[in-house]
Amino acid sequence: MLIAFSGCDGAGKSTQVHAVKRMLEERGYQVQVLDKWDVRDHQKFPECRMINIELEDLKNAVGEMEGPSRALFLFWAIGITMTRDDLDDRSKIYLLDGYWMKHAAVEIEYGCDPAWIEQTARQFRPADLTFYFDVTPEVAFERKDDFNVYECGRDPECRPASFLAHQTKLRARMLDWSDRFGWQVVSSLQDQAEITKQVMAQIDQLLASAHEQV
Ligand SMILES: Cc1cn([C@H]2C[C@H](O)[C@@H](COP(=O)(O)O)O2)c(=O)[nH]c1=O
Repeated sequence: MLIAFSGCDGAGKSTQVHAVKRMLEERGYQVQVLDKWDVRDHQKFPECRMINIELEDLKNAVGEMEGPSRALFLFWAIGITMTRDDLDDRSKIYLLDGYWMKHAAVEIEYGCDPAWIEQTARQFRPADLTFYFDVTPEVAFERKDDFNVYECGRDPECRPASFLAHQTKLRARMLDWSDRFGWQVVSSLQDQAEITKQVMAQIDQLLASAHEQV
């Protein structure tokens, strides 16, 4: 079972992934988090051993990529992280931290052809359930301590207005896609525990219907 957690920068995706993982494990499920940045784990992904830098450094370098190169890099990394585990194993729950959604939206904003991006994203295995954590750019702005060029519409000065403008465009696309692709929109403007409760209620429904099918 694959569950995707998507959202704009500062939406709290990773926080929810970890809270949900803990809850499911407490109930005895086998849970694994898949994250594109794990390509730095050379034990799990020996074929990625040429990537040998600190995570922060890697993110900055990827942020500097031009043209379609960043989309290709990120899709490559996401693709690799889907190859190591048996995703058909129904006894396991895979939580996809981020997956392809926000990256697809970002790369369209940064100039990639939307049709190419959507077509490429379709190569990834569909998740059984996708959450979109919705946050206003203003709240995301308040939550974050620092901003990088990548999150600010590539404004080298990382001005607050650039962050807000860029994140507003991303949010509009993510909401549109949520509607088109049937993602579960969860307001990220609530208490973290309340968000986890809503997410778990949806996961419970999915687990119940999967159980009925067995
Ligand atoms: C994809 C990417 C993310 N980032 C930043 C944005 C987020 O603050 C953080 C985590 O990104 P992620 O949610 O896309 O994994 O890394 C970059 O700085 N450069 C990049 O190329």
